[in-house]
Amino acid sequence: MELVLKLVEQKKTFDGALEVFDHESESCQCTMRFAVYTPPQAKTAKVPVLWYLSGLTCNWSNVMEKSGIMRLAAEFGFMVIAPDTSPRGEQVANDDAYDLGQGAGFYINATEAPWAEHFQMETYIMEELPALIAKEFLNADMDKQGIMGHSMGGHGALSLHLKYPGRFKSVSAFSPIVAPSQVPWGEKAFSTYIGDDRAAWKAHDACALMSSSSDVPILIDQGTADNFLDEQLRTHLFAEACEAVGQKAEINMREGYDHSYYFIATFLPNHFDWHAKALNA
Ligand SMILES: N[C@@H](CCC(=O)N[C@@H](CS)C(=O)NCC(=O)O)C(=O)O
Repeated sequence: MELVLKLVEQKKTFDGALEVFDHESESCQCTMRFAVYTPPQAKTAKVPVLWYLSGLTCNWSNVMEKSGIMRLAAEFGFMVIAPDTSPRGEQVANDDAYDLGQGAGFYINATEAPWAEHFQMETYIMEELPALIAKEFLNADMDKQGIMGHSMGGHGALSLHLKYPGRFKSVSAFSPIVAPSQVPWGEKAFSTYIGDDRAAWKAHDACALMSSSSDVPILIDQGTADNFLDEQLRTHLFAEACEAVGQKAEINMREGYDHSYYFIATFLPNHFDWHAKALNA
């Protein structure tokens, strides 16, 4: 039998299992690594699936090691999937800057050379990896998927939810980039990966994608002491976009909190409550 997933790490924790896998990705044309936390409830029943998309410079490990997410996942009975933030490897295009190339895939499909060959993160996250999870984790309830993310991963969670209505039953974000076409991180990534046509950028911009309201409410937590708030994140633009179309959203500005995992760890329990309302309904 062909071995699709190569187990690279396995730990029992909170009576469930953290497993890290490598696999050969067809969409990204390289080896991709991701982590799955399987909660104890999955031993006897199907469990909801919560996707966590990480921010710039991260891989699967940041959220698993720093946020306390596995304790919550065990308590709520959610399977958590933590994909990487980009393709990686010596043969994969890269840039010296932390906000471009490996570790900075922005959850879109690149069309420009030399990026397009491997940087196909939208297809990877929305098609390839879910199909793999459904096939290899029979206790994953793919009819009950939620998505959350941080910073660049918050952009991923919000924009993918809006691009694929109905896929995710619940959505939330920490410190998301809400309007990538209007801020330096997004302008740099989009011009590099998909070219200079700003009109095309809107298809990947949560604020621009917010053209009508959906019945899936959106939760955002944002620290007021986040160094990136004014220049890169600009949370108020998302509040305005929701307001304009009557989209239900809870946007919490958290006094004194910064961009770090100390902030995420503080409010992650609220996000689990939020997802549980929809995923356990
Ligand atoms: N100062 C950081 C900027 C990148 C950054 O803040 N990354 C955030 C996501 S946008 C993060 O979660 N970093 C990893 C961590 O805190 O564990 C660097 O240059 O590496």
